[in-house]
Amino acid sequence: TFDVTFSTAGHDVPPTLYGLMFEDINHSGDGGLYAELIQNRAFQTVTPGTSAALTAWAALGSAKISVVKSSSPVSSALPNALSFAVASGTTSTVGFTNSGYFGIPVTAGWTYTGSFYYRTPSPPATKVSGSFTADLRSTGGTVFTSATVPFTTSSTWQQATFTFTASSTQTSVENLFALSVGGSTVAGLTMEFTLISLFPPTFNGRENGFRMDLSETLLDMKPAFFRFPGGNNLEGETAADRWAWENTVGDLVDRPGRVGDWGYINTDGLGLYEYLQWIEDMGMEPIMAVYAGYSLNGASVASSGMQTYITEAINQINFVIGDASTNAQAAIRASMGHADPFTLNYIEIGNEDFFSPTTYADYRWADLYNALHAEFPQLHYIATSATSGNVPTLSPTPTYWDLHIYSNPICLTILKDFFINGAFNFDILSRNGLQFFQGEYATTTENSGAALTYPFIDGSIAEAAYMAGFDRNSDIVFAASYAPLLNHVSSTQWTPDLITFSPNTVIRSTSYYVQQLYSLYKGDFYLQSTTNTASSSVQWSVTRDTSAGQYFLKVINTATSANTVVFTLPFTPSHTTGTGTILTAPSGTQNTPTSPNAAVPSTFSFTAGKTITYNAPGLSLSVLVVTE
Ligand SMILES: O=S(=O)(O)O[C@H]1C[C@H](O)[C@@H](O)[C@@H]1CO
Repeated sequence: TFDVTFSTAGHDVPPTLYGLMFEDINHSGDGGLYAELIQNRAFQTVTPGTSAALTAWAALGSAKISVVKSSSPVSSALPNALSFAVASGTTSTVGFTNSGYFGIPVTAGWTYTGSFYYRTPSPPATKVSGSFTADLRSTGGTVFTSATVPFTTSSTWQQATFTFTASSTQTSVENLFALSVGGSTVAGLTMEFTLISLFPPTFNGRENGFRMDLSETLLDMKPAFFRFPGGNNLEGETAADRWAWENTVGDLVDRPGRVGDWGYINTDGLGLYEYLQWIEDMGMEPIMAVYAGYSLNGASVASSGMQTYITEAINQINFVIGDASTNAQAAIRASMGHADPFTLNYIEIGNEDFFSPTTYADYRWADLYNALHAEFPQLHYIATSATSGNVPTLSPTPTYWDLHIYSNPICLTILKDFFINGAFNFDILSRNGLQFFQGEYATTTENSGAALTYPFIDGSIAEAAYMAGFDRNSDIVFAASYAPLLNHVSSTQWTPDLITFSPNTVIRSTSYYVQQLYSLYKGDFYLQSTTNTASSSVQWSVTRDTSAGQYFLKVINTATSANTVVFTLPFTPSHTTGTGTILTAPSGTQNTPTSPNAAVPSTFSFTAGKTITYNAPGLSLSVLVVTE
């Protein structure tokens, strides 16, 4: 039995404590949160004439399709186009299809919004007019919904728009978007197409917006912040490939896209404006990273070359919070629909710069910090480090640090960082003004070292033990987020992830529920109590929602057998029945596509008094809510 008593001491819990870490990894952006359904919609960064250039596209009927460098590109950002050639004398239906991001969802009642640019490089002397049919169909050819899109041949680019509404829901996502036309209408013609786009309804109905079910899944966590755009995907393989904010704003036709750092092309249709608008719609605040001169090939920008990136960072921040009436970057924001500044308090300078400690310490941190702090003294600047307790020496001295740890449930022997034991990593740190952001953490292997494809209950409850340390030390831990956040089941580079999705399903992992329970029951004040030894299998945390007069008694049992905790509260609750929520499952349990709800939280009632005795099942996180 563990006896928990309280002193009168305690401290505020920062409202920023629990949030989300995001980067476009595992198609979590393109093909995930970003709601565009057409993969390779503008043939960005592909090499014309190669089969890879046609990723996700296929011809319909006897038409010949290929990706070409257009002789008259739709914009300087989008030089490529799909060439669609129809032989003279053709009479049968011709066209082309797109298979989406590993499938396309067909959902009853959804009105889809489509558009594409088209032109006829060498139009016939007599203009040809006709109609395309845009439709959603199964790979077997069953058409679920369609729209007629009139066209007239023209050597200049035209943009067509259309909508169609699905009347049935298909459980299979083996569906295609198709553009087709009667062969006789276009026989002998060659046409070009690009920026072929199809959107489902989006979260908050935003144009060029986010997928609804994934947004709702994240909203159910009530996350406080959103760290973006990376992580590795901020850095580029080289400086030229970095995430550069300016290439991600403005009209879609002006966004070139880039080769992302996780093996696929980023359209940058999910750009800085879309991130910020969605973060605002979701009730979060950004933790926005700026490129800091280090890229994943290991090279650092020379000191003499830093000004370009300092200017870029200043402009990026001005896009977010500048005055649109006086600042050019802020004026772009206003022209996109948000005249007022967005909320912004935190800037992270780089990502995991412990891979390039010398240049970060010698000049990259100072150059950016000094310039940004001078321009925006009200913002907080986060330095990157490896693990708590051994932050490098930087000048000027950072106040805020981002720490990352990927570990097995018990410990990560190399870095001496521990999950179950590591919950006390922050207890031992001196309170010298430093504030920590556990920007990335996850149990990534079993204790045996076996890799995880999905989180498992043993690791998730170990994370819960570690998170009790965040609550207890939230006087110096201001933010924490699991990573990575999302993975597309059909295109994943990193496992495990918090949430796995397909084009029409979302799976909440056991770790998702741990993150959700800590975030929902964060409270605003931590009550100091007797603590445990670091290696104990039972941890706890008690926080309070002061305005609601509610206390959240979190109990974490990382052992496989039950343990009893006896709380002696510093008050006698008037409500003698409390409601608890528990996540528990047998060792090894995972929520997967075949067993999505193997472990989900359940609620229970308990008797609330000055003394509360709670028998915590093995491998469990429980939150007992006591009302004064
Ligand atoms: O290869 S790693 O450095 O471990 O990559 C990790 C750390 C990096 O910030 C993030 O992008 C990635 C997975 O979340």
